[in-house]
Amino acid sequence: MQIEFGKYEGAGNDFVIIDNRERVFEPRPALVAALCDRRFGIGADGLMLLEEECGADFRMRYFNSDGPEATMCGNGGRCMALFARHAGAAGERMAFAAVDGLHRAEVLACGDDAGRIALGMTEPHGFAEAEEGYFVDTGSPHYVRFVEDVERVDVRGEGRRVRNLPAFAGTGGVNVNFVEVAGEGTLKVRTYERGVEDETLACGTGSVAAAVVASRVRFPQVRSIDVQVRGGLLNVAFDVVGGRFSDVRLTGPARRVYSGVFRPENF
Ligand SMILES: N[C@@H](CCC[C@H](N)C(=O)O)C(=O)O
Repeated sequence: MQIEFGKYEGAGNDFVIIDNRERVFEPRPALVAALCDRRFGIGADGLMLLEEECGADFRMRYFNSDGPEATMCGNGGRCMALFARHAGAAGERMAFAAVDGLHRAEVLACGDDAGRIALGMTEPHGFAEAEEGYFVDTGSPHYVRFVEDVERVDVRGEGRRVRNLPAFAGTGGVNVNFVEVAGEGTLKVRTYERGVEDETLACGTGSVAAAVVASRVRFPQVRSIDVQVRGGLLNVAFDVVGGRFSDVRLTGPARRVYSGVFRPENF
């Protein structure tokens, strides 16, 4: 049997996406990992399924490149929104269910934002100081550490060490973000991603984590933060009411790289 897929990227975070409304694909972890393999497979940071959901346009299911179904992916959500538009599952504005709740998303059409995708995030929670940095859950668990020069960080080595610390065992490990303050409301971020077990070119939930932690401890007046990641520029905008973050919006580029077909029996 042939399965159609789209290969999408959002600021260099790349995904295999399958329209699974007809339940054509069974996401066995070994098959997902084989498809995401960059040498023997299609190659991606993760795989996503678009499925039916009552009361929303669709459901997004996200799997890390090592195979298992995972927590929320911000750049994945933005790519999924564009895929849903391309697949005719949604219009320019949509609401979809994911593991952490309901998300609204929009394929922006006007001005400088044309072609960018905005994704509404669930409320960041669980703020805590941890391991000379900060923990926050933005749909996925994240650790944030401020550094002087993010280019000089051994993201792979130090990221892997922190990701596996016993302090984060309760959430099944953590994604690790190294954050340089480049100016008032501007950050440079590099992320070690759990489930990819390496640095990726961008992480959406990680950028949101960096932005909300920076808002709390560095620039409390700012409500829109630009986040420069290796694969592009993201923006995180939000409101703060009574110390809680609301209307958190992650905006950035996303595009279809190509479409193709594969046969599961070949993997
Ligand atoms: N790339 C993602 C985060 C994906 C989830 C992460 N690897 C985890 O296991 O928590 C993003 O853009 O948010």
